[in-house]
Amino acid sequence: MTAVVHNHASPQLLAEAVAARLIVRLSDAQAERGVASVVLTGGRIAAKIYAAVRDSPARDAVNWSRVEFWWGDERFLPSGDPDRNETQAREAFLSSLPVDPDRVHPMPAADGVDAAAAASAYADSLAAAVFDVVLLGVGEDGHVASLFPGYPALTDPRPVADVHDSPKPPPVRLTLTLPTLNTAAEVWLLASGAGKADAVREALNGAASLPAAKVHGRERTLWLVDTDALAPRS
Ligand SMILES: O=C1O[C@H](COP(=O)(O)O)[C@@H](O)[C@H](O)[C@H]1O
Repeated sequence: MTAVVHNHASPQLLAEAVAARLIVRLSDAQAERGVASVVLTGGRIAAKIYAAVRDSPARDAVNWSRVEFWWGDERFLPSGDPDRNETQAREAFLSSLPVDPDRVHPMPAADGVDAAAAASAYADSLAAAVFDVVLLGVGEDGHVASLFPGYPALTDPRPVADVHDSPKPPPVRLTLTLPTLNTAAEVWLLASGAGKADAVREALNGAASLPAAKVHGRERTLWLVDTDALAPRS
């Protein structure tokens, strides 16, 4: 199935448009199944999107107590560390929404457990999960979640992998793997800024080695980008 690209004039417009889409997607899923499920990402555009959801006048179209929140990857740091994707999402929007704490499923923190055991524990917790939508920030090198080009996690058959010597700090991370991400009904790839333009262009041209080119929703794959991220090579 071909991916569809939606270009937006600015990072703020991108964030507001993705927030609006997410509200509608979660509301639709709740109308169909009674519950909705989203996989969150980290990164700069994600933080803007979460703030836009929090500030949206339409946000109460979603019953937030019936949304399952998962994470696509995590920086393996102690609980509460400001660099954890969980901390970012909680501060940007989860703490402002009437979520059910039992439906918020952060990846384990580096609180005395090793990364491989943490990956295995998260795999157990999501074994029965259904994902309506997976959000994935795209990195400058074309990584998504913590699947970096050329790294073993990219071909790891486990549902969740521990990543070591990450090219982007911190060095230890946890990530959903391709077999898990690609179970989602919809995958939304998010890219903002000129630094992402090479990765976006190469992924859309099907560069086989790029993680961002390897994720696909079962029903729909969207690239939600801004103009700078879609710019042709100068
Ligand atoms: O480290 C990470 O980075 C990417 C992208 O971040 P950005 O700031 O360049 O948008 C993110 O998708 C991933 O979840 C995160 O762990």
